Amino acid sequence: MIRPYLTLYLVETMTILNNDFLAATLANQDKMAPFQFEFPSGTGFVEGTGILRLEPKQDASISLVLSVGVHGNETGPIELVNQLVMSILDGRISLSVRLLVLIGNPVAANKATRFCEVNLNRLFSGAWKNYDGFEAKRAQRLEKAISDFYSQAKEGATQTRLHYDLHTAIRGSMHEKFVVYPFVENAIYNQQQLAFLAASGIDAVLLSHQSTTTFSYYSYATHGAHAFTVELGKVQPFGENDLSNFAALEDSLSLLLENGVLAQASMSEMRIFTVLDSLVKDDDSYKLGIEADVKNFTQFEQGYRLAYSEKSEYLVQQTGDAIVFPNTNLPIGQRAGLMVRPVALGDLKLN
Ligand SMILES: O=C(O)CCC(=O)N[C@@H](CCC(=O)O)C(=O)O
Ligand SMILES: [Zn+2]
Repeated sequence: MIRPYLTLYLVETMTILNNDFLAATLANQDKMAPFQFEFPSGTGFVEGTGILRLEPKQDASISLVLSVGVHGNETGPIELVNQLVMSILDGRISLSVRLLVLIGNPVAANKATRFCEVNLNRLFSGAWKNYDGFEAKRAQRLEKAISDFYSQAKEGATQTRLHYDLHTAIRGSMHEKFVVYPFVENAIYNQQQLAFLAASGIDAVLLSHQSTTTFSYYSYATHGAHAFTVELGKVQPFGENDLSNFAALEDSLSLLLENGVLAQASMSEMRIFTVLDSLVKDDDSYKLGIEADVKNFTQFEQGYRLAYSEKSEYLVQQTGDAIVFPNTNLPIGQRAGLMVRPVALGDLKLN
């Protein structure tokens, strides 16, 4: 008998303390009971740990996913998006798009580690089925959150699906902010999205050469979203991020959240790279022929022995080819880096 009243009570009184969704998520990393609440421009739904859906009062034609903390130690984007959420909840931003905020791996965030058991950003598009444990369940839950979100959009109006999966990188970078554009079979890239990324302070774009099991590829391939992995600089612990580094992205996201408008800027300064190869760790003896402080996008001479193991070696194909995401601290079979080559913007097919 009491249950309906209890439910009503929860719906009416539960809020996110101080509008701080990050603090609420980290304090409830194992379980956050779902609840609903009102904010000045709409209705919010906490759907589970680190899963927050905000529906504006007005009809919206954009469904935007902002995911952060898929790697627990990549805290800068988590803090940035938490601030945007605070601004929406306290009324400084009046929301005009549908918004799903995902804090990907709160358990790893609390431990200040990239992941606990398995790299969450290798488990999407059903790859979680091959694993047990916390991250496998989390990938499944995050996929469901995105599927539900995109399918809950009002029927009738044409919906634009967006997903920006925000990260920071382990190493420094010759191009501080860059995106991974998921593999697009017809190699035709979206001009409006690229101009939005340029306006958001993105310096470079990597055009993926194959399908992957990353979060952004999942949203692109399964839901037809414009989806990107967005790298915003170097990893820092909570509290040590200079959020002014993200000012351009903050401005363009604020404009998108408030007015449903994708800021546009010239792409002429943006560097474009095509991915040539994935370096794959094939043995315990696998090594990269670079120092620990070599930055992303460092270029090499043709023939340079960039990776080697008892089973294989990788020689640089052409002078100017560069490495991104070099890392051998991972299991055999996983990506130890991407080899990329600059391409002229004018050579891209855009629509
Ligand atoms: O700095 C690094 O080595 C890794 C940074 C990072 O987490 N990058 C993403 C890229 C995902 C993609 O390729 O779309 C990752 O490795 O998961
Ligand atoms: Zn990451």
